[in-house]
Amino acid sequence: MVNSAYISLGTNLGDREYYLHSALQAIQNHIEITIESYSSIYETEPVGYEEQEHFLNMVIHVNTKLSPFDLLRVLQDIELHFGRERKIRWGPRTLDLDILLYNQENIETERLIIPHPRMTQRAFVLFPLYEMNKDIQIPTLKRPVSELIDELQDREGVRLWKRRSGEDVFELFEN
Ligand SMILES: Nc1ncnc2c1ncn2[C@@H]1O[C@H](COP(=O)(O)OP(=O)(O)OP(=O)(O)O)[C@@H](O)[C@H]1O
Ligand SMILES: Nc1nc2c(c(=O)[nH]1)N=C(CO)CN2
Repeated sequence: MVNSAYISLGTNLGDREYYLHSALQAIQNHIEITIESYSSIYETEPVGYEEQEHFLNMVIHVNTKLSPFDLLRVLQDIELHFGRERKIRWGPRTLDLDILLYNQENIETERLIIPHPRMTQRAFVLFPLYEMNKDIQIPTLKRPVSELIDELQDREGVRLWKRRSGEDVFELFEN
C-alpha cells in the first residue's frame, strides 16, 4: 500500500540551503520514497530557544511504502549523515526532519507521535503546509490547517525566502 506523508525540513547552521537540497536529494534517492510536491522555502525566526540564527523551513509531501517507524528511521539516518547533533532542546541544527502527518493516522508511541505534537502551534510548519494543501485536515483535531493558521498566537517571523517556481526549481523571493 502506498501511504501519503508530510515531512517538515528545518536548518539553521552552516550552509542552510545546501542542507535542504541535500536532504531533498537523499529522500528522493530512497527507493521506497517519492517526493510528490514541495512548498516554497521560508526564512523563519527561531521558536522555543531564541538565542540562535534564523531557520530555513519547508514542507514536502511524499508517497511511501515504508511504515511510519521505518520512515522515521530513514529520516533520522539522513539527519545524522548531515551532521545533526542533539545538544540543546529546540537548539541549532544542520538538519531537522520531522514527520507531520502520515495518511490520516493518529500514532502515539514513545518514539513517534503523529500528527507531530507541536505542529499546530508552529507558524513555520503551518504556512508551508497551507501553501501545499489548503484543505488538509489535522486528524486528531478534525480541523483544516487554514483554521489553525487563523488561530495562531504568533504568526510573525515567517517570511517567504525562495518561491517554488517549478517541479524542483526555487527562485529567490524579491520583496
Ligand atoms: N512525528 C515525529 N517526527 C520526528 N520525530 C518524532 C516524531 N514524534 C516523536 N519523535 C521523536 O522525537 C525525538 C526528538 O526529535 P528531535 O531531536 O528532532 O526534536 P526537536 O526537533 O529538538 O524538537 P521538536 O520535536 O519539538 O521538533 C526523536 O528521537 C523521535 O523519536
Ligand atoms: N523557526 C524555527 N524554530 C524552530 C525550529 C524550526 O525548524 N524553525 N525547530 C525547532 C526544533 O524542532 C525549534 N525551533
